[in-house]
Amino acid sequence: MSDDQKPPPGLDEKLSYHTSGGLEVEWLPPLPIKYYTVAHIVQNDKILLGYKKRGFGQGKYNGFGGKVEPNESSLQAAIRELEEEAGIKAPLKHIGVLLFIVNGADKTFHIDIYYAEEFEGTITESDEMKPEWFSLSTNDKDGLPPVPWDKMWDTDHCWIPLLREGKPFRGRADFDKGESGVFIPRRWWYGLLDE
Ligand SMILES: COc1nc(N)nc2c1ncn2[C@H]1C[C@H](O)[C@@H](COP(=O)(O)OP(=O)(O)OP(=O)(O)O)O1
Repeated sequence: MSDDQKPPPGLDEKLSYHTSGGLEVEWLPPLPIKYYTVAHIVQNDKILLGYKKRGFGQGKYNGFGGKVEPNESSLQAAIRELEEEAGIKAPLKHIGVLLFIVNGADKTFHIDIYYAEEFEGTITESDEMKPEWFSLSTNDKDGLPPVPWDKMWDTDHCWIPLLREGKPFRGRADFDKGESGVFIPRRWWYGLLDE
C-alpha cells in the first residue's frame, strides 16, 4: 500500500482508500478528543444545509450539529441539535466519523456525521443557523442553487456526495489557522468503511 493510501493515525477501522491530500506534510500530533455531531437531510438530489450565523464556523454553510453534552449519547445530541438549529426531527442514521484537528488547538474534534432522508416539522431558522436547500446535482430541475462548496469547510466535498449514496466513511482533516483566522487545509484522508 502506498503512503497516500494508508489510513492516518486515529482511524483504526478497516477502511478502503477514498481520497486524500496534503501528503507533503506530517499529521499533527494527537490531542484530547471532544465529541461533536453534524446532521444533514438528504432527499434524492437535494441537501439541507444551514448558514452558521454565530460561533465556531460562522459564515460557513454546514449540516446542523454541535457538542455532545455530558449524559447524552452522540445520537441524542445529533437529534437535539437538529431540532434546536432547524426546528425539525429526523430518524438520523450514523454514516461517518471525521477527526478534525487545527494546528495549535487544544483538542481533536471527533465529529459523528448523520443523515436522514425524511423529517417531521417545519424547517425554521434559529439564532444559530439559517436553513437552505441546495442541489447535489449538476443538472438541477427544481431551480435550487448548487451546494456552495466555496462557503463550506474545506474537504466537505470529499464526503458529502457519500451521504446521497449511503456509503459509510471515516476521515481525518488537519488544518492550519492563517493569520487572518482563516482555516487552511493541511492534510486530509478519507476512506470507505469495509462492510
Ligand atoms: C473540516 O472540519 C469540519 N467540517 C464540518 N463539516 N463540520 C465541522 C468541522 N469542524 C467542526 N465542524 C462542526 C461540528 C459541529 O457541528 C460544529 C461546531 O459545534 P458548535 O461549536 O457550533 O457547538 P454548539 O454546541 O452548537 O455550540 P454553542 O455552545 O455555541 O451552542 O461545527
